[in-house]
Formats: sequence, C-alpha cells, structure tokens
Amino acid sequence: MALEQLDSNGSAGEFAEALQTGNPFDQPRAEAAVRELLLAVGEDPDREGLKDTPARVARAYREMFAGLFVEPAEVLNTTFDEGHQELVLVRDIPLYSTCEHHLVAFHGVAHVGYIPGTTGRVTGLSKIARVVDLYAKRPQVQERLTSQIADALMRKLDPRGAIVVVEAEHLCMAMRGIRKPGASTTTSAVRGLFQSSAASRSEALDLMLRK
Ligand SMILES: Nc1nc2c(ncn2[C@@H]2O[C@H](COP(=O)(O)OP(=O)(O)OP(=O)(O)O)[C@@H](O)[C@H]2O)c(=O)[nH]1
Ligand SMILES: [Zn+2]
Repeated sequence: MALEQLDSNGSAGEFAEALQTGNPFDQPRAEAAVRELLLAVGEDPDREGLKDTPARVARAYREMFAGLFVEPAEVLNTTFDEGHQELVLVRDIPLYSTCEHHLVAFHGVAHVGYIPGTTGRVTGLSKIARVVDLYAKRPQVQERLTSQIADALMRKLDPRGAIVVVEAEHLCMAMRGIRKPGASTTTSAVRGLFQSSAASRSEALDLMLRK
C-alpha cells in the first residue's frame, strides 16, 4: 500500500504494517503467554469471561507495539519545499506508550518543534504526530522516546534545530509501587540551534508550555 494512501485514510496500525521491515507479530505465542500469565496469577483462563482474553490481549499488544520492527523516521520521507525558515511547532500531541520496566502505560502529550534548514524543506504536520505515535508504540522509557523523536527530525529533515518535550504520567508510579497518581514527568531533547541558542530554545519552550 502506498504511504500517500495511508496518509489520507489509514490508521496508525495500518501505517505501521506498511512500514514493517522485521519479524511479524507472533499471535499464537502471545496468546499462549497471556494464558500462562492468567494461570500464574491464579486465574482460570477457561472461565467464561476470560476465554477470549488471551486472543484479545495479544491483539492489543500487537497494536501497542506496532512501532517495533519498523523505522518510524521513514514517515518523514514525505517532505515539500515551502521556503519556510522559521519555527514549526506542533504541541499537545496525545501520547500513549508502554513503560518497558512494567509493561503498563505512560501517557501524556508531546510537543515537537523544528526550524527548517536553508532549503526550507518541511514535512506534513500529521507526519510529526505519526513519528510520535510509532516511537510510542514500543516498550519505552520516556527519555529514549523523547530523544528518538528529535533524532528522527534531525536525520530526515536536516533542520537547523529540533526540540521535543514530553509530559507524561506513568501508571507504574500511580497504580502500584510508589503510588503517586498525578505525578508528572517532563523530558526534553534539544538539537542543533536549540542547543546553541538560549533565545531560540526559550522561545520554543515558551510556545510549547504556555497554558
Ligand atoms: N527514567 C525512567 N524511569 C522509568 C520510566 N518508566 C519507569 N521508570 C522507573 O523504572 C524504575 C524501575 O525500577 P526497579 O527498582 O527495577 O523496579 P521496581 O522494583 O518495580 O520499582 P518501583 O517502581 O520503585 O516499585 C522505577 O523507578 C520506575 O519508576 C521512564 O520512562 N524513565
Ligand atoms: Zn514502569
């Protein structure tokens, strides 16, 4: 399927599948593992309410990890020359990812900005959200997710700078363990001009974090 087609009407899952380069998801193996887990926690996987659960959970994991075995940065291959050499910023991109330590969700928003290079080459705004989405669909830590998004922009758009801020709540800190619901973690990754120029960085951060 052509990426252009998916851009207009494809879901993130279909999009990820179109980019798939590595192992396909092993549905039977995932189902068997979920069944084992249910047994391990003392449940009866054959009772009425749970009988379809291994298949359902496996499908959910397939979707949640659709960014594995793909190169998310590839979505930034679609660019066009707009001659725009000022800041482009997409903020409040909703984000759902999975903490690789506990395999539970962390969720929040990503703010992504870049200043196009001298050619003024830009990418479609939806592509920025797609990159966030695909890197999020992996077992992750927030710091790596943040850096991967910034590095993808630098690699594919050759911009003067890229800046990414992610604000998220980790359910592993809310529903278990330390149990601090509402605690929020902010991570940033700054590259290029945003690293060397405090003025550019603070302009972008101000636009990103202004309530
Ligand atoms: N830096 C960072 N830490 C994370 C992220 N997601 C989860 N963690 C932390 O990973 C750590 C794993 O610590 P461990 O001591 O191995 O695991 P644990 O015994 O379950 O830890 P507790 O959560 O403190 O109960 C915890 O402190 C989590 O809060 C993340 O995205 N970034
Ligand atoms: Zn965790």
